Amino acid sequence: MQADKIALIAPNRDFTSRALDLFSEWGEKIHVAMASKEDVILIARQLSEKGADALICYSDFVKTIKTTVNIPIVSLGPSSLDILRGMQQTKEWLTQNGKHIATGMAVGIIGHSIIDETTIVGDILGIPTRVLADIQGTDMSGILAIVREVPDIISPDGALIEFISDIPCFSVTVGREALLRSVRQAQELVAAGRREWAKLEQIKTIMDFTGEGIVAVDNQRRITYVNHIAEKQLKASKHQIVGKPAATLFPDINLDDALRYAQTRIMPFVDGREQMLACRIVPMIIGGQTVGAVLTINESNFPIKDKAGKCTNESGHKATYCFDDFVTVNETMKETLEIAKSYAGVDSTILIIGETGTGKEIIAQSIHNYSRRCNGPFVAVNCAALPESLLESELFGYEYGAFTGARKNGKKGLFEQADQGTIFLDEIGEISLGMQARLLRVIQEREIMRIGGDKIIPIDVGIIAATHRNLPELIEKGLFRRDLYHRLNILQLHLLPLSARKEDIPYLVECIGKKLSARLFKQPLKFSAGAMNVLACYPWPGNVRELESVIERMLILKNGGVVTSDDIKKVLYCGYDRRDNEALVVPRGTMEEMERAIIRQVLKETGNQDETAKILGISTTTIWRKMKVCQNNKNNFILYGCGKPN
Ligand SMILES: Nc1ncnc2c1ncn2[C@@H]1O[C@H](COP(=O)(O)OP(=O)(O)OP(=O)(O)O)[C@@H](O)[C@H]1O
Repeated sequence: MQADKIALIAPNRDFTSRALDLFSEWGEKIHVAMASKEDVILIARQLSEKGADALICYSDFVKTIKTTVNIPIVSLGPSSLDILRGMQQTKEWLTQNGKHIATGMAVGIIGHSIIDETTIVGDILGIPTRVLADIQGTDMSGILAIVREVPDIISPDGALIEFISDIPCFSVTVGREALLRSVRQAQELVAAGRREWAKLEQIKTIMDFTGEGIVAVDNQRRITYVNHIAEKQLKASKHQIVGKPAATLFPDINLDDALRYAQTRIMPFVDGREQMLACRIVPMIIGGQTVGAVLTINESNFPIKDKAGKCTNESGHKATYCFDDFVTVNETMKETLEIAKSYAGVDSTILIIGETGTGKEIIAQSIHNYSRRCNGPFVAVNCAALPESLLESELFGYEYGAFTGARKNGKKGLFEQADQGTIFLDEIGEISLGMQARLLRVIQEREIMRIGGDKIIPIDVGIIAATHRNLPELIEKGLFRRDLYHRLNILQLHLLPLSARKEDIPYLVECIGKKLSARLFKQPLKFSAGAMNVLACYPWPGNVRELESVIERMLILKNGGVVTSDDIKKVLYCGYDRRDNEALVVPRGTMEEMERAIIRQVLKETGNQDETAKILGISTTTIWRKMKVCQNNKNNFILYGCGKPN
């Protein structure tokens, strides 16, 4: 093993030669350097640069050099035994010289490092003591002035003795025990440092061989470490990266949130090669304090959206949206997003209320991606899209033989598939009272039983429910269970309709326009002030989804250029653009009947549920829901070739 390189900084010649004698007696190879108060910094720096592993330094100098060198420093001062020896010597001198300890006479003490213990030892030996000065920071002439002013006998520490020749002085010097102890202490520190270093090297090697990029930042958001993979991903070397503010390398990543909420989160960012990477941020918490964060960067983990914007991970149960995807400048919605972020930190059930197309699913996915469950599945279930019996088997799964047509090996339900992740129960207001009772039990107990099974299966899932319905009203009508409502409604989020946040429209037009023009390979559009005005005056019953479909149609129709107010009016108020010449005939009736008539007519024209939804700016689920009311007359529905929503 490599020999320890320990150096001692001695305060004077006498101490230097004594230390050298003792070290040679003990067979210790310790370098001794002499330093004064004036040159101690220089000497310490030189010793460190020459490769010293640790310094033993006279206690009065330690404070001065502590910030100068980056190696362990052991403070050396007189031990209690040394003080006892010094005071015993003083007592003997007093006796030999016939000096009786008269009233008012005292042994003066100088030197801050020995004051406390000398006073105690004086008390034990019956020698009155008086503290004359704490010489830290006092220059020599000042000290001598103090010394001369007062006592008969002085017991200063070693550093002073050569300056006071006319007063009896007894030096409390560092004895062999204290010196030996300091050497052992320094050797232990060097050994512990070596062990730490070996461990650190081991960890660094492991980190360099993992498949992920790893970056550590301190709580000032400065980069303190990067591994090899991260160097490659960021196309920069350690030396270029370490010490830099994280924001220069990750401008799109919001470290503040991760550090503020002390939560793990996952965010996408684009690296130097224009490749989408997933960055997982884990806060480092020591003793309850967030001291920094570790960022792991992964090329394969993040779900990639295909051209249609759909998620393409193997199970399909993955959330792609983050809070940054939710476009809004509205103050209330911004507050709602902050509240949603704080909800992501807890495991309680969340209820999102908002009209169709207001972004309930974006928020649900963002909460999942912001929560500790972000690496687990995100399973979205549209409760309105399935008939009750199918919904039950989809949610809870079934065992072999549970019903005719059941798979041989049974089937895992969506709750089981969402284990360790989040289940999003969309359109919760649409489920039957029977299903409500089953759901209530799952939410309360966090366990399920498959249909036809007898085994209780515990599940660890976060539950987010959403509805556009007024649940208290449904409760009054006996259509929704009050107890389920209270279970779901622990944390509530309310999304404003687009008509109540019109200031968002220009931003949404810009963001959605950019996204769609890239996806559809179309020229970006400009909207004239008049067109913007028409958009602002429209009531947007289908909210952002409807706005999206208007922008998409404009992109296809115009393919670049300026969209005028007439273009918008045509799309918004004159029926759907593909069949401009056909008038839309709506029979007079209640609002609901007229809505159904419109849906039927467009379905008839398109023969396609997706296209109908797009034209009308509503979701396929909304079509399903609105038409479900007249399900008794099945012909109404089947006539137009409309199946269940996707
Ligand atoms: N604030 C927003 N910023 C950007 N896009 C949005 C926003 N709100 C909604 N959208 C877009 O509108 C569409 C509908 O959003 P989403 O599915 O989240 O709404 P929803 O409230 O769940 O609708 P529904 O109740 O009909 O299922 C999506 O394509 C989404 O990307």
